[in-house]
Amino acid sequence: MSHPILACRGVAKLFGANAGRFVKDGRFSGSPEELAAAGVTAAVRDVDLDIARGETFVIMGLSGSGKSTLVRCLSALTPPSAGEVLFEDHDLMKMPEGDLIRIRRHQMGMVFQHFALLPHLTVLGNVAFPLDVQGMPRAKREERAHEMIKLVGLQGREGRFPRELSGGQQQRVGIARSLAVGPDLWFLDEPFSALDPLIRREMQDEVLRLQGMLKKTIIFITHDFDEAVRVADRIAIMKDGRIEQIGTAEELVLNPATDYVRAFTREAPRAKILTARSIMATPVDGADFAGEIQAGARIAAFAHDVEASPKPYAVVEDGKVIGVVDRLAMIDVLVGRERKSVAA
Ligand SMILES: Nc1ncnc2c1ncn2[C@@H]1O[C@H](COP(=O)(O)OP(=O)(O)OP(=O)(O)O)[C@@H](O)[C@H]1O
Repeated sequence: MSHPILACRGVAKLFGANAGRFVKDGRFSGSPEELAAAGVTAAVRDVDLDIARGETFVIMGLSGSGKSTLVRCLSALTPPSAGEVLFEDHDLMKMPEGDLIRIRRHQMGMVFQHFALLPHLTVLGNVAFPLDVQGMPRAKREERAHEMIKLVGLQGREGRFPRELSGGQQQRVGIARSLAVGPDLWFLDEPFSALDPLIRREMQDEVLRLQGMLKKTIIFITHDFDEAVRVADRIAIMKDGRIEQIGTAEELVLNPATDYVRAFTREAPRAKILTARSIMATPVDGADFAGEIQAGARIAAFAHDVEASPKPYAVVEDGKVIGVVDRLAMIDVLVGRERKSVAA
């Protein structure tokens, strides 16, 4: 990967009066039994990760697995009990308080599940608020807030109060506010969980659109694998405070590192995740093809054509045929059957 913008080394976050007992020289150690006996919760433990600049990194896991706590450590809202959080190679915990505040105010933006808008401020006031905190003069901050409001499609509603907006519109305000400071790191903590499915999809498209324009580094928490698949470059799956595996959706589905990841990804929408490369068989010399499919194309994009064709399709990469997919391969994928002849 290119040089990470954000990294964690051995990060742990413990809660409980006796938490200090389990940290020595900045390192955490303790078995689940010892922690339980001491009444300590290890909300996050032994987390190592690297997030590349411009990446959309999704953190998934069941309720209580430690996602929010990890993100609070990554965004310097809470200090880890052990380990390092490195922002552009600088340990957040070792930097002077003033630098940390400056990074939080100028380089990080956050969107929360319940919008966290200020009810007594208008849309304009809410979006301009973080700029006010930065000390930006009124005219300048309002100009910037107007730009952000336009960016998320809420122009004309600047004077409304949050209670006068729908859930989706309120979250657009949350998004505009989080982007107002022009952050390098954009944290979204279950941003669409409170919205109904149609609006949720619309908002996912909105994040993809904004990401296409702004190229932020995104750290996105969700419970929903479909949502993760739509937005993520890579996904980290958490269980009991640890990261079980980090990979693309395709890597997690094809090569789950643990039984937990296998179970977690069992219901994943395979046709939207797997590519032609991962289901193709070895081509036979002189085969007659119905057409060509790019190796990186997702199954959902070509399934219809392949299913309707009696002839197989060639899988191509850089103009060369590297494999073949046929009707049977489609059926195997959709029922989750593994094929012996699948190319590595
Ligand atoms: N301030 C706290 N004091 C004590 N325990 C805490 C605190 N915050 C979190 N925990 C515990 O740490 C564990 C991880 O919580 P966390 O909120 O990070 O999980 P999560 O995966 O984000 O859950 P959810 O999806 O429900 O938001 C849980 O067991 C939780 O009870």
